[in-house]
Amino acid sequence: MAKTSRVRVHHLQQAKDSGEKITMLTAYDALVAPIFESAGVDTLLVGDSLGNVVLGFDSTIPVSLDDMVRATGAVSRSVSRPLIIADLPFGTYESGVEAAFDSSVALMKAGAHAIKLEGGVSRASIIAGLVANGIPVMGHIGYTPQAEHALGGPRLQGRGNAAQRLIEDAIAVEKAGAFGIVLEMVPGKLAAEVTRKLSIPTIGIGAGPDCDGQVLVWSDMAGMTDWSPRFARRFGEVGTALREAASDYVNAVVSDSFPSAEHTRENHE
Ligand SMILES: Nc1nc(=O)c2c([nH]1)NC[C@@H]1CN(c3ccc(C(=O)N[C@@H](CCC(=O)O)C(=O)O)cc3)CN21
Ligand SMILES: CC(C)C(=O)C(=O)O
Ligand SMILES: [Mg+2]
Repeated sequence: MAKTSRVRVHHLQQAKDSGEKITMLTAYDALVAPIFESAGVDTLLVGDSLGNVVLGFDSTIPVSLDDMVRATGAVSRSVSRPLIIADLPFGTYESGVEAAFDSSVALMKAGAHAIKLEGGVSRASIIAGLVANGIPVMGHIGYTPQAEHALGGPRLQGRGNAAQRLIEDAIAVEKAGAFGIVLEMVPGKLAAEVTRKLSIPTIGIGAGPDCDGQVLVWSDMAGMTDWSPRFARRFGEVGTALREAASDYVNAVVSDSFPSAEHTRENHE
């Protein structure tokens, strides 16, 4: 039988407590998620970055709860070991615990083991309300893409005087009962300080090496697109490999070299 989410979430805490790094990648479908499972990724994030990465929007703001439910179901049906965390999309949780609970239930019924939502002090009561109702919650502070217009676009957060506020956000998320927290685009030293101050694991993206774990958007990790954020390393050039495969296919069809005899059956076989 599958492990319960409580046990799975507990494993992240154990990893922090034993100094073992936590690995997380985004996944949005049943094609890619099993590849990451077999690579040994601990945690799959069905991120609302699906808006940019697979739906063709230029931000996460247009992503709907239905979009997230469909993607979460696909990931959930295709893997068994990783912890599956799904983002609550913009507009589906901020108005109060009731809205947040209903949205979280939809994601949990689709197969998520936990949900993630953006914001610190301002979202603490919503996090606490979800946790009280049995929903494991991961926080997300620093650069929070759903607030891109309020924050003035993607830029490093917590610089100078804002460092103290970011620490307060992190503590509020932990006190509200979150089991972990994403730190996005935060100076490395500040992320290290937050990681020391918190008991729960921190997962960094653009937040330096001293977080308890790391997350990347999978297409950035794999080098699927020409552009990737400065904080990402391209661990492959999968976009180029895929283009070359498709181009070989096109050439083979137009030159009549595919399908060949081995791919062709005759009715007198
Ligand atoms: N492909 C992708 N990767 C991500 O990491 C990601 C998404 N999409 N979509 C949702 C959010 C938005 N994020 C973003 C979006 C833009 C930048 C960006 O334009 N960064 C610039 C400059 C940042 C700076 O001032 O350091 C860069 O050149 O990396 C970074 C993170 C992170 N998330
Ligand atoms: C970048 C990660 C943390 C995220 O929230 C997403 O992929 O939506
Ligand atoms: Mg997100």
